[in-house]
Amino acid sequence: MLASTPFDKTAAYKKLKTHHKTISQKHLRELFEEDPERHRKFSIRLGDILLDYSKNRITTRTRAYLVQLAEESGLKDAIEKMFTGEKINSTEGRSVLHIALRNRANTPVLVDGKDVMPDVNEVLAKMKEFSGQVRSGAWKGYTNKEITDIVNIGIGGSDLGPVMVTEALKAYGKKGLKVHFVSNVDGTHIAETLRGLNSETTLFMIASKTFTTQETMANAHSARDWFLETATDQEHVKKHFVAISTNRSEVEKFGIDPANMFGFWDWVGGRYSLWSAIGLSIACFIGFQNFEQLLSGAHDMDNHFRNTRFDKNIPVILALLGIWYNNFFDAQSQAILPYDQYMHRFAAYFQQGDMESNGKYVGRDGQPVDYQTGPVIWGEPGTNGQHAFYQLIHQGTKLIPCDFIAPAVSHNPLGDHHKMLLSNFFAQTEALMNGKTYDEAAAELVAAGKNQEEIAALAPYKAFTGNRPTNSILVKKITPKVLGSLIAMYEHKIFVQGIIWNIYSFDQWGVELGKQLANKIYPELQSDWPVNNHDSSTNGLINQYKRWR
Ligand SMILES: O=P(O)(O)OC[C@H]1O[C@H](O)[C@@H](O)[C@@H](O)[C@@H]1O
Repeated sequence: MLASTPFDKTAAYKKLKTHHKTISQKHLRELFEEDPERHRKFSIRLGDILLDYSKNRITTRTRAYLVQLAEESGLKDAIEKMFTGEKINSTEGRSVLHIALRNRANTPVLVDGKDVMPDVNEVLAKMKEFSGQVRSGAWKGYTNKEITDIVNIGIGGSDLGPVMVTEALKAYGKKGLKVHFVSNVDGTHIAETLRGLNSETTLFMIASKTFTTQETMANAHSARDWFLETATDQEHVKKHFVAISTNRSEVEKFGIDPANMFGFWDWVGGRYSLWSAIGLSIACFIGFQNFEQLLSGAHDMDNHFRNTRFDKNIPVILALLGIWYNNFFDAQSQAILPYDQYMHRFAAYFQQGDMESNGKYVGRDGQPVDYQTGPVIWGEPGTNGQHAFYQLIHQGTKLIPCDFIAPAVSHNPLGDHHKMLLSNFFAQTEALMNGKTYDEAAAELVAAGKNQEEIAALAPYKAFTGNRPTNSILVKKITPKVLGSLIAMYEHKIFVQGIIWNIYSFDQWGVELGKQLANKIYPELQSDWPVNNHDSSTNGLINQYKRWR
């Protein structure tokens, strides 16, 4: 069991409340003027990753109070419980062991007294063999041709990770092998994906932890129908369909050969599962060695997280800064802004990772919390975001803490593109911090030849308050290893916040409700008879749909 202290009852919370009154009056410009050592004091380097968190509205005292908050919340103990397989996902009665999936040290990790590592290694070995066969062309389709297209069918955690990683690591992808992802139950998604594919050279991966998710099962059946239209013989299914699941009996019921099933376990949360067999499409696309590098990057971050004191601990610091803005500055959201086109799904990935984990209002004591929990996560790659929503980040009325992420080395060193990209990366955080005073705006207008009247009219709009906090995460290059570390970094950040907010981060009952409700209405849509058993809005909408379809 995890300790359960409501976070606003801690001594550190009270200190931070008082301290916030002082800090909120300070401008980041002043903080930098007062202390020229901020970059050194507020940055952490881990291998090829540098986190500079100096452009935050904090002093060393803020950090000390935040660290105290983490200590009072029992974080150290919680981390140990997670790493040693204790059932910290209490509402589902499960351990939380994505760290075991990437435990490259192979030290035993016990669940109910049994070491899970032999099972983990067995599945990894099977993934290695299979991905090797697909990539070398040894795995043949029903007409003896090599596989050219993989279609992963899954949703949520069984989709977002593989989508994000195969995009982020496209530079490592095998030429001549395409990966496609079908998630939405909207028939358009699968119809558009299958258009142009050849059943002889297409491999389907049906990825679902439960193997009962409506969307995935509907898409899997449609994929099989499409396949059999040309392949005709049921026997051929086994060369073109593999399953990734924890539910063997449902996989067998669907008709997938158990030899083609890649298992995982209930202690792997869906949104933490890309490290498991759910990553099979990743392994096929980038190769198993690169997949192992991804695991090893995550393992490095796991070790750092578990063994480093909190004020030097990257995930802990990121989590504490998030709490500082969320609970003391009333920030509602957090932007993740990768300056790397390949990482264009990174923010979307952590929308599930963070919002499904920490979008909870009931504390671990069973009582509703009376403070804010998980933020809204959003973001798009720079520089596109700059020409879309950055206006609000710079001059809007809302405080939006931002994580800026960029690689020093591009996979596509084309002319001066990367220097231009990085100059934007550096410039934006500087501008968000400094803003532009009225006098600076007025001086620019003078230089542009404006008269006093024009200056008075325009300067208020051209001035920026600045003082908007950012983290800069500069990495050497987006390699599989670095990406693995970055993903694990955010996973642990989410964990820390959940511990401090005293909520359960590893269940998702809110999502389960959606599953139940859709299953109830679905049969009502079978006939053309009007319905009258819902509220007037729902009845009206369903009945209009029936008239129009
Ligand atoms: O892998 P499955 O079982 O198909 O679940 C897919 C998704 O379903 C729900 O949206 C949630 O439970 C997610 O966490 C999960 O990832």
